[in-house]
Amino acid sequence: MSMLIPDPLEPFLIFHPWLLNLAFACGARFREFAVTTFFFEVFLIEQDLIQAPYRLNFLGILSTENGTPATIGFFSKEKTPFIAFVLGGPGSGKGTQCAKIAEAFGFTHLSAGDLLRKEISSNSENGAMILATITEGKIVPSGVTIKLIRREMESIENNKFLIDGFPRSEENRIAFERITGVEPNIVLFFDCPEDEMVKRVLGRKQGRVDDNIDTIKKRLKVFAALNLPVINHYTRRGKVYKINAVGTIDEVFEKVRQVFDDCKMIK
Ligand SMILES: Nc1ncnc2c1ncn2[C@@H]1O[C@H](COP(=O)(O)OP(=O)(O)O)[C@@H](O)[C@H]1O
Ligand SMILES: O=c1ccn([C@@H]2O[C@H](COP(=O)(O)OP(=O)(O)O)[C@@H](O)[C@H]2O)c(=O)[nH]1
Repeated sequence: MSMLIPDPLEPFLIFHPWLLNLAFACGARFREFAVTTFFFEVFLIEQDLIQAPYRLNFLGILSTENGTPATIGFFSKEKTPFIAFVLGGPGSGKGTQCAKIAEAFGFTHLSAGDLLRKEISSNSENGAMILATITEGKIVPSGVTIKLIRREMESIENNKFLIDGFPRSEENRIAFERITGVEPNIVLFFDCPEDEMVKRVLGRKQGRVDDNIDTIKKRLKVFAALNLPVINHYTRRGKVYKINAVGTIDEVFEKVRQVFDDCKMIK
């Protein structure tokens, strides 16, 4: 579970941006201090020891020598990949469409849910916590999911990724952007009525612990409360392609295909 930073530290976190900028302005010795605290911050995020409001204060802060904002980023400028986040409620068809996009357009499909389920079956240290979270339809701590996504992205040569089912909350989104230093190029949003999603999930029959009516109801609530704000954020940034997910798999894919055909940024 996340832990709040104790209250006495709050003023420091709020003034941390100022401190870091001051440190950069003061010269090389202070820069070392700034960089060290920056990586300490990455560690805190990865361990899920600080929560979003604190991250917002604690982050968004560093300036590089030429004045551009610095990020923790793990991609070099030449190797920054094309990233499409694929979002939509449970059963809206994200995974099904991602498989088709990957085949047609040469993307690597990373399903956050599949990565988490793999962690459960590999008996990793977080397995029990992930299983309990998924069974309750809740969201796994950002640090855990991002570590898995990052590991896959670093180990795969491709520079075109579909990230399916992530970010599921504003906290997920902010942590991902700060840790990787990149935003998605586009966001696909599969818009599907709730009754259709329920029907599809109940018909999925893959033996998933969360594909039962009680957990589905919880997942739909979590989607509306936490995932829609992410979609709204990227809509404001002009990145969302909203696809009506009703229709046959092929009919939906025709709409998806158009988005990718028209997307000049994909090399
Ligand atoms: N357009 C569609 N029409 C009917 N069933 C679909 C459609 N797209 C996907 N499905 C089925 O619905 C279920 C959920 O789809 P899936 O791709 O796993 O959704 P998600 O990844 O969004 O949870 C699967 O059994 C899938 O075969
Ligand atoms: O970034 C993620 C992706 C998935 N999950 C968990 O994994 C479950 C299944 O997610 P998936 O994307 O596989 O399926 P969907 O609910 O979209 O059908 C979710 O309900 C969450 O509990 C999570 O916590 N973080």
